[in-house]
Amino acid sequence: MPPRAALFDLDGTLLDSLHDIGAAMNHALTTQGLPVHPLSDYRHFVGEGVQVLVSRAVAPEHAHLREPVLATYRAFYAEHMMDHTRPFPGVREVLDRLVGEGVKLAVLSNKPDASTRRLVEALLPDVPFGAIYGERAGVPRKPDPTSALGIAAELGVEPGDCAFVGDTAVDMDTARAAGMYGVGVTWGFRDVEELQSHGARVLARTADELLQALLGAHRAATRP
Ligand SMILES: O=C(O)COP(=O)(O)O
Repeated sequence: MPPRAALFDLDGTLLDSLHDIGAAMNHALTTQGLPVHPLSDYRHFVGEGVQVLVSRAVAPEHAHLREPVLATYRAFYAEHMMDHTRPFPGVREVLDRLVGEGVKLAVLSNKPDASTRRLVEALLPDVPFGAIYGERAGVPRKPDPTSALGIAAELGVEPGDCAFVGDTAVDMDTARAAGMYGVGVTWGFRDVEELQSHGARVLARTADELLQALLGAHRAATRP
């Protein structure tokens, strides 16, 4: 049986956004005379919200520059978030197929709420997401399950009937904390070991495998 709802992480799961995030942060670092990072380092910096991103990109000895770096990052990213960012191959087709199967869809990101909405609406237009949330003031971010549980309630689906699809430990921890079925995708920012050790119930290496995992084949096979 497919889940009645599928909640998706954004960065590294639906969208290949690493380049624009890294380029914006490197721009912000440069304006403060700080060293930049190779884009691949951002795989480990992204995932726990923009404050954590800045604290990882700016070394402790330069902590006093974190505020101006954050301000410059926000302004630059707002203008450049879609320069290179695109859905991963096959993602749109997976979403369309799930809709056809009657699965309700939602997005839950630790990215700021406004950027999350803008990106989803521009790059995955007309997908009938029942909820799209990023990090919001006063709401604990993933892996706290509050937002995921709130989305399930909003969609009118029990948490146990939801899949949570993501590419990081934070996403798999969120799935477990919310009592949802964690599906790890391996095309994102982290490796298979991280997803497995944080409780991924099934892994998807391709969009096709994700569809299979969600529509039941892998689910039946991997249920303990
Ligand atoms: O931008 C972030 O920190 C994380 O975003 P994600 O939750 O969509 O991976």
